[in-house]
Amino acid sequence: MEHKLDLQPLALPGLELKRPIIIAGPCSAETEEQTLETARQLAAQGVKIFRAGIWKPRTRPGAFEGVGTVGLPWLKKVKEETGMFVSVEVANAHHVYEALKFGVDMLWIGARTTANPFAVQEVADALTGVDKPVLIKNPVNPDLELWIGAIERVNRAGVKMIGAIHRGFSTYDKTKYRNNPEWQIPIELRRRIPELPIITDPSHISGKSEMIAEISQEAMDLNFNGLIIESHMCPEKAWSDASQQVTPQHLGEIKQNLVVRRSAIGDTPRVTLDELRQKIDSIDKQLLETLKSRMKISEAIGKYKYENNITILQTRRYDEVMNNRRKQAEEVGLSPEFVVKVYEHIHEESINRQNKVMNKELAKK
Ligand SMILES: C=C(O[C@@H]1C=C(C(=O)O)C=C[C@H]1O)C(=O)O
Repeated sequence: MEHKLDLQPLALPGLELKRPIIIAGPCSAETEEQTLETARQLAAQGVKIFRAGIWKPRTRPGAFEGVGTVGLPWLKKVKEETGMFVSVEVANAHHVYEALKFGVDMLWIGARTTANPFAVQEVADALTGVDKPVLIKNPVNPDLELWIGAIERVNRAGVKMIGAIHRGFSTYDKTKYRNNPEWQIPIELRRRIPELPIITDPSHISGKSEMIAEISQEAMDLNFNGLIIESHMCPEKAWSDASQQVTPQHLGEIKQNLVVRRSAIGDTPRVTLDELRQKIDSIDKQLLETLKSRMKISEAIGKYKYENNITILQTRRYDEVMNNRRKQAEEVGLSPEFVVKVYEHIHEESINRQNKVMNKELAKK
């Protein structure tokens, strides 16, 4: 008894949601500062859609259950300051009303909610006629019909921009995943509802930051439409899901390394000059960020040298850096002469920075 769904492609005002759609942000909004700073860093990595949990369903009571409505104005600030679109999880009618009141652009229904048709119906009723994208996570148990049921309930409420989030499935057995991907289930969902976008959540599938790149690539190679990845400015200090969150910089690398292959065999590849130049722009941005991080360390070294009365120029260390970079250049296929030239300039600036630090410390006296 398949019902025809009435779906429209996902869209946000002024943003085409092309593959790969990347949604990133912390598991939970914890403080205004953590939310905004994480958002700024993600925006710098080219992320356009921000996620943050405001209401968190926890397995056991007593864990951090989200900041609640007070976090919604923080998301509004994220929008204003970074221009990113924002998304949150909703689990009941109250969440839906509050999120919409604060101008949230995209909503998602969590795995535990999807597992409960009463809860899904309540959320669907609250969403009646809403013209914003709504993403529906798979239920915690590997039940495709229950997943499709939730999609149908939301669609019957008049929501047309619907996407599915594949976040993996609970098992009692311990496996290398936090939630088993059971790829055959979203593949079957694609077969049953080909026009429904599927977004994979490698953070909840893996439970560990190290596995996210690999699972993201797998999702792309299955021609899924996007990824929702948990990213925190300081993952080890996160109040929830610390082990599965990546820094915005790490997220940028994952994004950069993702190979997005063509879906149709008959398509002619048409990489335009613009696309190649966009790639260069984004790599250059990362280069500059990396240089900035290196200079910050030089400054810390400058301060140490000031406090311990050590000269700025350290020839032995400079020699070691040059020799190692020359070798590493060859290993990665860059010309050693070129890399040496680059490092001469970097070293010069590193010395300048340390000089400035020393003069500043002296002036304090
Ligand atoms: C950063 C340092 O100071 C100087 C700058 C270096 C660099 O930027 O790599 C290396 C040696 C020093 O001449 C250091 O002592 O490590």
